[in-house]
Amino acid sequence: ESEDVRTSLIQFITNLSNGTFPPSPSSGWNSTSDPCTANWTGVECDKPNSQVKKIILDGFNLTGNFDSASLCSAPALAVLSLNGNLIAGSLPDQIGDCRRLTHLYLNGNRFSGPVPSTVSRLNNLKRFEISNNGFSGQLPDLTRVSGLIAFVADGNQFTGGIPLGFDFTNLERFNVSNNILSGPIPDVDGKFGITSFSGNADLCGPPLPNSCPSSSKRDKNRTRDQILIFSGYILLGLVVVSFIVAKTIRKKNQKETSGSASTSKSTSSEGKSKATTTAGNSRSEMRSEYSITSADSGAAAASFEVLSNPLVKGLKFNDLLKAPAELLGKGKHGSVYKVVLDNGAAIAVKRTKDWGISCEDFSRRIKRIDKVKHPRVLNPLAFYCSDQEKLLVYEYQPNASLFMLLHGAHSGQVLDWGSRLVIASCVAEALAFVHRELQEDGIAHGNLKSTNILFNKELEPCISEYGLMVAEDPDQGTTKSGSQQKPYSSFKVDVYWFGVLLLEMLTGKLVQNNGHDLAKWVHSVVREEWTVEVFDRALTSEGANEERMVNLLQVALKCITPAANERPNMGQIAGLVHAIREEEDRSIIVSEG
Ligand SMILES: Nc1ncnc2c1ncn2[C@@H]1O[C@H](COP(=O)(O)OP(=O)(O)OP(=O)(O)O)[C@@H](O)[C@H]1O
Repeated sequence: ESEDVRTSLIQFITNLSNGTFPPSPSSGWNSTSDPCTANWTGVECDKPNSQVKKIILDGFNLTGNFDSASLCSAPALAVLSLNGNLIAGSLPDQIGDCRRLTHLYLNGNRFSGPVPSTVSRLNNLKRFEISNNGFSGQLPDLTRVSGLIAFVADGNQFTGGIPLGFDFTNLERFNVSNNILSGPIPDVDGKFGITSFSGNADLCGPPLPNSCPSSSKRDKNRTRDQILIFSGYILLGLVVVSFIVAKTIRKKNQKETSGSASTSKSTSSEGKSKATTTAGNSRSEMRSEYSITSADSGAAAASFEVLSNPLVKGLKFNDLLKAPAELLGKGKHGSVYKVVLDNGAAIAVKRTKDWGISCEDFSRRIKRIDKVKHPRVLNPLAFYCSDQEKLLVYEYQPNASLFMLLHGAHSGQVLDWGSRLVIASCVAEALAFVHRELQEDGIAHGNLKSTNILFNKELEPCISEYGLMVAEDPDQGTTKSGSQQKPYSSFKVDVYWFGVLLLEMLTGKLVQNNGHDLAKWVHSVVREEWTVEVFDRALTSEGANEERMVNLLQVALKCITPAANERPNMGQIAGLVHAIREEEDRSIIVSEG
């Protein structure tokens, strides 16, 4: 360890022990020795980098204050366990700087005051245990910590409700019993029983025996009020909007009659509107992309076909025209706009282009896709199809795409190895599930790439735009028409692109030329036996486990095998990636024990 880190750790323990630690000179913990080579009591290091990875000092009668600033200067610290001591005072804000922490155990101490909101920055955290202390205030908001598997905070003084954002699907342990919590218990999907919530007089709803009758009455009243207010808004909105739309259409018609012949022609069909683009007429303005054309102006009042999610019930073309829209990006196959509707809902509208599919087939395909539900796959909320337009509406995802996290300057954060592995395994599992469900229909994703992996409110990765394209196999030539495809091929094309996605995450490099350049470069480096050179510098410098990175690279190489029928299927790949992720989790837990 560096001298700075050694000095900081000594400072940390001095504050914590008021001079009573180390218990004997042979315990280490002095500035003249190295924590990794001199075996400081309770300290473990990661071998290749000789950096402090774990500090486990359970039951040492530590009595002082917790100095997070000194502690968090150990850059590789992943596990901190101080159970069963006498540590008092607050948990300082700087705990949020221990970014590599995966396990934080502070059970059975005398901590008091609120848990600082900065713990939400510990997005590698898997286990957070703080039971039997005097913590008060609200429970911490850990919605951004998507890999959390244990949250144990029983026997404190927490007040308020249980945050709705807790992702109970991943949690294996959850206990907030014996606090002062109130309000309804979120849906825990039958995973946690009474003992996780008991001893909070004002908590209600399942699994506790006391139901929440008064709140449901309040909710009913609130809903009725909301409906009344909402109807008022709609009425007012309709009057204003009809006025604006009528004015806009009149203006547009006037413009078109006085404008050039090419402009009016361009609005009559997809093909012709393309001609206008090449003629230099600016069609790239936000709404002109999906504005009702004069030829299709009857559609202004037309409704979108709303699918099973009712979020955009009753959506009309007019709603899009009048709402503020922002171009999110233009891809090879269309453009995407963010639109905020009158009711405040943010949606993403995808306009596909050059897709020679009839409205009947389009509708059948989208409705079939909508029947398959997976929490990591975004289904369209609604669609619209006319001769001029094919539009799909999705819920807007606020937390950027995988592409942005890997290559953009997104909040200056580097996506660490643990997060990349979680993303890889979530995407693989979701894709395997949908492939299985839609095998018979022959509907694959068709355009899998990092811009189509979006992060939802809970920062979980979700696959977007499933089935909007008919897959092209970069190694087999184009297979545009569904009828010409062999039954397996479109799914095996997804497998190829999943492999490219893995390469992008492992190398941190951009995908160009159908992934060929990246694949070629990776192959050449591996052939020369410089495999480690392949990996993203950010991963090697954080000390990511090389063996597991190589294992994931092997999976990627299997996926991009040129012969489509030699590629494994997504189910097999999901199994391989999951095993690597489990090994990673185990390595942390085992070495901690
Ligand atoms: N539901 C959504 N919420 C937030 N951003 C989205 C949503 N859907 C798409 N985007 C973003 O909009 C941008 C444009 O998407 P688009 O799908 O048009 O581009 P692409 O994926 O690069 O190309 P392609 O045309 O091949 O799909 C991308 O950056 C994408 O991440």
